[in-house]
Amino acid sequence: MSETGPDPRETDALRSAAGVPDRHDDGGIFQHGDRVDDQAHGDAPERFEGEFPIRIEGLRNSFGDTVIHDNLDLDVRSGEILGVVGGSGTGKSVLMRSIIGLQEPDEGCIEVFGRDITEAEPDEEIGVRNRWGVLFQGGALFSTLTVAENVQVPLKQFYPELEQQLLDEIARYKVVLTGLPEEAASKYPSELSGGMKKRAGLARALALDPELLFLDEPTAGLDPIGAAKFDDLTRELADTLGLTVFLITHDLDTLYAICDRVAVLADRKVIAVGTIPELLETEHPWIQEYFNGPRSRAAAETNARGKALDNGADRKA
Ligand SMILES: Nc1ncnc2c1ncn2[C@@H]1O[C@H](COP(=O)(O)OP(=O)(O)OP(=O)(O)O)[C@@H](O)[C@H]1O
Repeated sequence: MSETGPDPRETDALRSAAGVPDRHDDGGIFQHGDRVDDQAHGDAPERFEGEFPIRIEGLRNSFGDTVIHDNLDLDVRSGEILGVVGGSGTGKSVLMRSIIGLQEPDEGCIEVFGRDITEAEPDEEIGVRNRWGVLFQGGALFSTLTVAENVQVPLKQFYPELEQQLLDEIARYKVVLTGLPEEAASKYPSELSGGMKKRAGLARALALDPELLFLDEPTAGLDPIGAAKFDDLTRELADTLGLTVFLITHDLDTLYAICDRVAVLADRKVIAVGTIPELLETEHPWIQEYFNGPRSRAAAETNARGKALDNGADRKA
């Protein structure tokens, strides 16, 4: 990522114009727990009640002669944290970009909240683009904007009528929600540590009160303690806000600590999806090497130790 701004492909997600409300209601000061839509519309859209907020069938993506995905299927369950793993270059980020409409697939169907997004034009109002939040690799913060201003980018895009006082209030709330001190709101990305930048990126991803959260290698570059704290934060936010999380990672600790299921990309498709014990029963050599390797065993032990300590603490409490 450059110092002057995020990858333009990544900011497309923030700039894509859709879902702008048709009625202005300044709604007063934002109350913690209120949805942005409550403030902007008066009525929040119905939350998705189906089993699979994301359904992918027969997906094919290629760049020139290079086929990245071929006949890829994947269903993401409502309320789960789905870890997405695979060797470098297997197309995890391309898959995420396809789901959020930044990568036009050659073939296949991608339904988000029951709506086939591959049929929609990038600018078409399809009513789902303001229902997901994305934390891109590296945070993708605008370096010339403060943290609060970064958080306000999607708010201004989707709710241009919101008054500045309300925008400031929402941004402050999101900053604190992600565990940053309130003062961080007025800081520029260059004044933040790596871990704080990730949290600021997460605050922006949560700006619109999404039901779906996409995280692309959120713990990359963090020290193990910072990474574990970020994992805890992700799990806590997912549980309290009722999020479905699509989490791309190479971090085995993250997989063991917070993922409900793991989808494995190899051979241009999702070769398996399940809990880690379920994956361990599959024969595929990449899965065996990945989950039976020394690093995976160490992550499993660390996670088991952590859970035992938590249980001990619970019993004492
Ligand atoms: N815009 C693009 N143009 C051409 N090739 C691309 C483009 N975007 C991605 N690719 C290629 O698609 C393949 C998959 O890329 P992707 O970034 O999805 O991999 P990944 O699984 O996320 O890898 P990593 O784990 O290293 O981040 C790579 O070979 C990459 O070079």
